[in-house]
Amino acid sequence: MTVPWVVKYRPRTLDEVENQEDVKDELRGWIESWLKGKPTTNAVLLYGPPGTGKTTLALALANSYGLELIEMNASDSRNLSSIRGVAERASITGSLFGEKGKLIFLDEVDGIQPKQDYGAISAMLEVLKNTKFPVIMAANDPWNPNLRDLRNAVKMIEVKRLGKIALRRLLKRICTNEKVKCEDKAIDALIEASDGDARYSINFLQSIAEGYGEVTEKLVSELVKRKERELDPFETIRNVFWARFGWQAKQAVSNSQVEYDLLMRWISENIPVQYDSIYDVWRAYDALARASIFLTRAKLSSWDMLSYTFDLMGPGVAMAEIGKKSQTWKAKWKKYQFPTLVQQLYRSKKTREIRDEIIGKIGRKLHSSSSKVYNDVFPLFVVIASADKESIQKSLGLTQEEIDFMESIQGSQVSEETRERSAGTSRSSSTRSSTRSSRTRKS
Ligand SMILES: Nc1ncnc2c1ncn2[C@@H]1O[C@H](COP(=O)(O)OP(=O)(O)OP(=O)(O)O)[C@@H](O)[C@H]1O
Repeated sequence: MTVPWVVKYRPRTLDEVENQEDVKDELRGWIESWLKGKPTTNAVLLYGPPGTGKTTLALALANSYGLELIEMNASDSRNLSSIRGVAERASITGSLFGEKGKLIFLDEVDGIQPKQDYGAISAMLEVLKNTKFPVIMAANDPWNPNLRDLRNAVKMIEVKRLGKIALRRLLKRICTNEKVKCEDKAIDALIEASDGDARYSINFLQSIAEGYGEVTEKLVSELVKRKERELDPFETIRNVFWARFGWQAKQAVSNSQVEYDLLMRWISENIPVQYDSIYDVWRAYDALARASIFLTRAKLSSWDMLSYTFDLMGPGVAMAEIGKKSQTWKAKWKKYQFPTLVQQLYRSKKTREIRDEIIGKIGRKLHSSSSKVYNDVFPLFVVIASADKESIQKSLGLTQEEIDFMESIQGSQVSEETRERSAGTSRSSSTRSSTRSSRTRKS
């Protein structure tokens, strides 16, 4: 069986890795800080499009520094014990194979589904906190709100698409080694189609070379399908806001790797960042609110409606800027923001969980609904609990965490929570309708 060229020509050391000079420098600095016993950070997260060398960089880093790579695909073995097991295995094998240093590699961390893979993210955070070895992780899309704690616990390093010069060098080297006749224009066409993905271009090179004995421009243009490119959230919203024509904005939202509901939040957050005129902002939110209505309809009744959602959240938002009609219009560069609503809700998730647990306990004693307890009883309990702590704690059977929570909140903080709650429902019309739609779906 022939060895796949992506494996045969995978760089073994950092020096052999094409491009990615900044990434290599960052990795060298980080691993050397570990070797000196003063790690700058326990873990790094390499993120970027597929086939750009994240896995290769982890392997090359281990080889270049003589480290043993303890590898695991985070989205395969999705549970707490197997993730913990990696760290444990790393320390156990130390005694079996001597003093060789180790590098723990967790691939595809964005494949973890917090609901199904319960506890996986907290297990990873635990590993990151207590690890005795450097941890390197890889992901294509690290912007999922569920990965927020993980992002905060690591150093994020972006791995960009490979440049044309580097890809050309790589493909030509393979052709020379394999003694395959390869037209220069064929290589250019392969590079064009692969959009910076080395794996894609090498695999196609091999399949044409093995199937036809040579690689010509004609064969490439006949056989290679242009790679469907998925856009990350920042690229998606930039392409929407910078679109001059409706079809460009529609393409951006259709090819986005971000899930529809979340993409609406990204757009919603960044409309006032991009547009200066209040009228443009108003028109854009109007389009987004309508997109949200169609998305709910699509999910509840017919997926055909999804096309209208794309029309409204892509072209609808993009064409809200009246200035685009002018010949002299130029796209304005803006620093886009991560959706704050998602951040806020995530940050207050734990607090809300504890509060709801206490409310549930009070509700069971009083035979009242959670909303009644939340609105009418809970604020009083906070006040009473500070006066008659022990008996209330005893009668409700509060845990230590809940006792700490009750002690930590005073009247002012309760109202702050209430404000936060109402902030979650009084944002833009679009967000309001998308929150409403998700509630409708749940029910
Ligand atoms: N910078 C590079 N220099 C040389 N070869 C590369 C480079 N990047 C990728 N390759 C080639 O492409 C193949 C695939 O790369 P790799 O598996 O590292 O990509 P990845 O970014 O981890 O992809 P994914 O996100 O899909 O896991 C490698 O086996 C190697 O042959």
